[in-house]
Amino acid sequence: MEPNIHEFADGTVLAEKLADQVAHRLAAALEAKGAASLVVSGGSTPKTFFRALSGRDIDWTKVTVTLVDERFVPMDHPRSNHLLVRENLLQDKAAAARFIPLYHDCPSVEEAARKATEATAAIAPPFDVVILGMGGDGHTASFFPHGNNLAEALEAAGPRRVLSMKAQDADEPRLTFSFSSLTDAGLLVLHIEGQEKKDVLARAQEGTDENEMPIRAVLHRASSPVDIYWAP
Ligand SMILES: O=C1O[C@H](COP(=O)(O)O)[C@@H](O)[C@H](O)[C@H]1O
Repeated sequence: MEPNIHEFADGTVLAEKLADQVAHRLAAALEAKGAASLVVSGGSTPKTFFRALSGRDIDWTKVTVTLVDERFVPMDHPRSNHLLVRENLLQDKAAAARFIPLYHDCPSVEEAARKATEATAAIAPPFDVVILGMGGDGHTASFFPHGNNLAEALEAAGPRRVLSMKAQDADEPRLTFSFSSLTDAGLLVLHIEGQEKKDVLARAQEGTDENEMPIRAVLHRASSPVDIYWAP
């Protein structure tokens, strides 16, 4: 299935349009089931989108928010994805949402992954909305090139769970939802910005080695259609 590409003049326009689309999908899930789930990425790209979404008028009290992936750092650490979400998304109207963290204060990242799996198991699958990002090395979620648990994380029919991930190019150990947990979402978005990432995406689309560029797994074999949102 070819991804659908949506291009915008700049990051602000993209943030508004993506916030509209996500709010619309969450509202539809609320209408149909009385509950909705939103699973977001961290990093530097989503901040403007988070701020736009936080003001959208939906019943946030029935929305569960969690992370696609997390750095194994406490929630007040500057590199924490939880901190980014707390300061930018869980504000304004979205402050009423329920947030489930992936990080747990455990002696090992492996134990934290088991706890995160337990803590998120109550979210009914499939997730309603998943927003992925992508690094310049072709990682998405914490599916890092040559990561120690990459094969397990990318299993097409693997269990829905959170795994630990260690990789040379990740600054710290990571926690990540598995490929199978993320890629059957009701709305599956890849949000990237800048020419450099567009070039990385083009390179990923041309090749097949998922160990080299794990984003290829999403582009080539996600069960849901992938909507790519891009701005310069
Ligand atoms: O480390 C991470 O990086 C990716 C991409 O982040 P960006 O800073 O290049 O936007 C992100 O999607 C992921 O959630 C995060 O943990």
